[in-house]
Amino acid sequence: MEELLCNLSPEQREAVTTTEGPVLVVAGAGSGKTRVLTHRIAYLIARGVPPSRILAITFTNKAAREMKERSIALVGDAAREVWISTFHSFAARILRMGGEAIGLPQNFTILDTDDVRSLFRAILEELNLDPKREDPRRYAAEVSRLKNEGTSPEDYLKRFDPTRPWERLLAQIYLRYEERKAQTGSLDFDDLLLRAVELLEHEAGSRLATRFRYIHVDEYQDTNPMQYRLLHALTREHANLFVVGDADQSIYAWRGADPRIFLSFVEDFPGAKVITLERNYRSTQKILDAANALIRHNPGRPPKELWTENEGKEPVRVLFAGNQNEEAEAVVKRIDALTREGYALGDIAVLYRTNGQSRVVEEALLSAGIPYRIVGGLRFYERKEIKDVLAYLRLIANPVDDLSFLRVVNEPRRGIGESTLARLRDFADSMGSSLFHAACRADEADIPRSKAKVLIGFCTLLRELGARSRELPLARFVDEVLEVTGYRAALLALPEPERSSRLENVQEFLNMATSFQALHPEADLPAFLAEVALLTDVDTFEEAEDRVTLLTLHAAKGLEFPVVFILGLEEGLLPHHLSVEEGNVDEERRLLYVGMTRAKERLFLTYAEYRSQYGSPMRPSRPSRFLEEIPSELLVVEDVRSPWAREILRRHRFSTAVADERETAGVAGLPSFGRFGSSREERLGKTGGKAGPEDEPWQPGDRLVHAIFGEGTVVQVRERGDEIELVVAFPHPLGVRTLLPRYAPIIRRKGS
Ligand SMILES: Nc1ncnc2c1ncn2[C@@H]1O[C@H](COP(=O)(O)OP(=O)(O)OP(=O)(O)O)[C@@H](O)[C@H]1O
Ligand SMILES: [Mg+2]
Repeated sequence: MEELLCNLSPEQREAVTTTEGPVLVVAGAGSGKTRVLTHRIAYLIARGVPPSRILAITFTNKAAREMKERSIALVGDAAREVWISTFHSFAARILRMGGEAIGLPQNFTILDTDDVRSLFRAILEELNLDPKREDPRRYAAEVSRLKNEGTSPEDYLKRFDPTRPWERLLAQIYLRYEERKAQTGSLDFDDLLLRAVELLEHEAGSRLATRFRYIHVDEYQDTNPMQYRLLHALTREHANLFVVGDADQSIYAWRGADPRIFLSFVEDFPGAKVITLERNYRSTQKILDAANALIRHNPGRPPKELWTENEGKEPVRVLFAGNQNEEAEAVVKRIDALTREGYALGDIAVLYRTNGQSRVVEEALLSAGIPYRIVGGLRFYERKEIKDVLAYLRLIANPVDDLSFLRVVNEPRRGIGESTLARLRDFADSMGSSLFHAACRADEADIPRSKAKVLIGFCTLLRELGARSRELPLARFVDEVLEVTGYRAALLALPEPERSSRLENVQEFLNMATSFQALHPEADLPAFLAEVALLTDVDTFEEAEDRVTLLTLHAAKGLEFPVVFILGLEEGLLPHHLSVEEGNVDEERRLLYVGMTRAKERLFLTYAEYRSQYGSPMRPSRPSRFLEEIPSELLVVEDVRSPWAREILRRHRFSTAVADERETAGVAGLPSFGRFGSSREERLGKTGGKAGPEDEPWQPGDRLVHAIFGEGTVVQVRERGDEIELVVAFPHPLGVRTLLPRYAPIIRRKGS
C-alpha cells in the first residue's frame, strides 16, 4: 500500500485515498490527473474492493487499454476484472447484457459514422433525392441533434413546421432512418447512449445500475448531456463518483460536449470534495510558461498557473517558413537532427489543426525515408477489404443487417446485379422481412431461377458459418469465413500491388482477432464486433516499430511526447476560420493549449508565409494571433525560409501589400510583428533604390523562382494590354504556366 502511495504528491495522495463520496480533481495539463485515477483504482483493489465493482470511463479505447495495463502493473491480475472503457463501449456492453429487457436483440449491429452515412444516402435515394445535392451528412447531423435533445421521430412529426419543406423532409427521413435501424437490428452511436440510459433507468436495469460502487471519469470536461445522465443513473444509490478534468482543455463543444457539466459538478453532487493540483510533471518550465501565457488570454477562467521543478534548457521555437513545403522540410530537417541527438522517432509527434495538413509532411517524411504513423487518417477499419470482412461477420452475427448483406452479397462476384437486388428488395418488403431472409426464399420471388439458386446458396453458406461461429475460436473462425466465402481467393486473383497490400491488411485483422481473443477468452463474435465498431480515431494499431506520430490536435488529448511540432500557426487555420466566424476563438486557444502541453522537452511551432488549402492556389497568410499572445521573450523565432522566399517577401509588391494589411488589421499585434517579417522599410521597398535586375525587360531564356512552383525558365514574353505576360516552363509535372510578373510571387534568378 505504501508503495502505491509513495510516488504521489500529498494532494495526489489525498485524491487517491478519498474513496467515499463525490470527488472532483480540477487541474491543468500534465499534473497527474490520469495517473491519480489509475492509482485510485489500484488503491481500491488493494483495500479489498471487488474489482468488478469498479468502473472507469476514459476518452479513447487506447487510454482504456493503457489504464488497464498500468493498474495490472500496480496491483496484479485482479485489476483485469475492473471495467475500464469509453462511454460508448460501456453502453454497448451493458446493452448486450441486459438490452433484451428494453426490446433490443442481443446481437445488435453497431453502425459507425460511415455506415450511418450510407444509410442516409440509401434513404435519400429511396425518396428520389440526389445524395450528391442533398448532403447525407447534414441529415445525419440534424437527426443526431434531435435524438440527443430527446425528440423522437413521432414528437418531431407533431412539431415540425409543415410550411417549411426542409423540415418536412427531415421528419420523413428521420422516421425512415429509425425504422430501418429497427428492422435491421442496428444502433448508431447516439442510440448506444440513449438506450443504455433507458436500460439503467428501467426497472430491469437496476441491478446493472447499482452494480458499480466506485465510478471514475477521466477528461470530465468533455462530457455531453447524455453521458451525464448515464452517470446519474449509475449513482442512484451512492455518490462515489470521482471525476478529473481541466476546463482549459475542453475542446469538444462542437461535438455536443457541454462545459457547464464540469463547472457545476459541485452543485450537482452536494458535498463534493474538490482537489486542485498545480504542479506539472510532464513539461519543462519553458514550455509551461508559453502555454500559461497563451491560455491566460481566455476570458472568465479562474487564474491557474502550472509550475514544475524541471527548468529545461531548450526554448520554445517558432519555425518561420516560406510556404507549406518549406514548413514540412524544416520539420523533417529538425527530426533528422533530433534523432542524431539521441531521440527515437517514437518520441516525436507532429500535430495539426486539419487532416489535410498531413499530406505535405507525409511526402517530406517519405522522401527522407523516415517512417511515420498517422493517427485518424484513413482508418484501418475504413479500408475496403476490412469493411468487407466485417460485413460478413456482422451478417453472420445478425442476419437482418441489410447494409452488410448488400455489401457482401456480390463480393466476391456472384452475378447478383442491381436488377436482381431490386426484385429481392420488393420481395422482402412484401413479406416485411430482411433481405437475408428474403434471399433464403428467393425461389418464391420474381427472380430468374439461376440467380435465385445463387442467393439460396449464399444463405445456406452463411447459416452454416453461423453454426461454426459458436464452435471455433474467433481467429480460426474469421479465417474460415475468408476461405469458404471465396473472399481470400478473390484477393489472391488481384493484380499487384493491390493483392499484397489487401492481403496484408486482412492478415493484420486476423492478428487483431487473435490478440482480442487472448485478452477476452470468453468473448463471442458480437462482443468482438462491438469492440471493433467502437474504436475511435486515436485507436490505431499498436505498432512496435519506431515511427514519428502524425495526428490532429483533437486526437492528441491526454497523450504526451518528448518532442512536439505544431504546424500552421496562421490566422484562418489556427484559429480555424469557421471558429473565428462563429466567435469560438477561445476553444481554438484551448486546442493549441492542449497541443503545447503534450510536449515534455521540446516544442516547435511553425508558420508558413504562403499556404494552399484544399487544392486552392497559394495564398499569403498572417501569423496566428496566438503567436502574438505569447510574449516574445518566451519564443525563439527561426527564419527557415529559403533565400528566394525571403527575397520575394522583401521585394515583391504583393507581399508588401500583405504586410501593410497585417499592420492595419492590427490582429497580429503590432509591437512584435517584426519577429515574423522583415523590417517595415524593407517591406515597403525603401531600402536599396538601385536599379536591380528586375528593372530590365524580361527575355526568353531568363530563369526565375516562383514561390510555389520553384525554378522555371521563361520561354515566351507576350504583351497583353498594359501587362507583360510570361510563359514559363517549370519541371515536370508542373509544365508550362502563364504568369503576370507584376503580380506573381516570383523573382528573377541572378545571372540569368
Ligand atoms: N507524482 C508524480 N511523480 C512522478 N511523475 C508523475 C507524478 N504525477 C504525474 N506524473 C507523470 O506526469 C505525466 C503527466 O501525468 P498525467 O498524464 O496523469 O497528467 P494529466 O493531468 O492526466 O494530463 P492531461 O491533462 O494532459 O490529461 C505522466 O508522465 C505521469 O506519469
Ligand atoms: Mg490525462
